Amino acid sequence: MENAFDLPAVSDPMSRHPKIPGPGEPIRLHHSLCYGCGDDAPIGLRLKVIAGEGFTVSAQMVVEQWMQGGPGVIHGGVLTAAFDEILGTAPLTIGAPVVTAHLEVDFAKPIPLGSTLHLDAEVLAKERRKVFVRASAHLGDPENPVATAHSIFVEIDLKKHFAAYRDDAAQSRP
Ligand SMILES: CCCCCCCC/C=C\CCCCCCCC(=O)SCCNC(=O)CCNC(=O)[C@H](O)C(C)(C)COP(=O)(O)OP(=O)(O)OC[C@H]1O[C@@H](n2cnc3c(N)ncnc32)[C@H](O)[C@@H]1OP(=O)(O)O
Repeated sequence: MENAFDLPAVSDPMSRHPKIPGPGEPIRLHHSLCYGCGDDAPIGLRLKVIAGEGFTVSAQMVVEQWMQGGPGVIHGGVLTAAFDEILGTAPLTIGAPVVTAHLEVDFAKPIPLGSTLHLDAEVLAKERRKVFVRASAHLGDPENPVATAHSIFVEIDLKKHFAAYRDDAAQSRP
């Protein structure tokens, strides 16, 4: 298993998927019970990911008290989950359903409770089934990121990949 973010010298051709919503429009939830975006998840981030230009997406998240690592700042795992969600949604702009294979996060500054986190992600390249995605987070000034992430997602056949687990999803409904 590889374990480093190593961009390919040349990307496979990529084009914006015709069914992806236009810039400023929300991208549909992939699963209503998803911890990252699901409206029906008992606990979760409920991120609304918005399509941008090209291969970009964005989202905003208010850092609530329950997200605390602390004291007074976001937990690194919560930030990583938010990155995972937005990074994993970006490949939909090229029509690729994916799962996370590799995710690196650099935490640059503490992120206070109560702040609004602006998350931006962009697909940089594709090589066979691997999709290389970068993201950053800021608190209102894009020139001053508080964290960045680099990731490799792997394209999957949605039906086959989750075939063995779908019944558990139904049973674990609250
Ligand atoms: C939560 C569910 C989300 C579902 C989303 C579906 C719909 C999408 C729509 C909307 C997205 C919304 C946003 C979602 C955000 C959250 C996403 C998550 O949190 S996903 C859960 C955590 N991740 C897993 O559970 C994967 C567990 N791992 C696996 O299932 C396999 O390892 C998998 C599929 C990643 C690869 O297995 P193989 O057998 O299919 O393929 P092989 O041949 O091993 O790898 C393919 C290529 O990828 C490289 N690769 C694999 N693992 C790598 C790694 N760790 N680092 C670097 N490269 C890796 C390999 O070297 C190979 O590359 P070469 O083409 O040969 O160059």
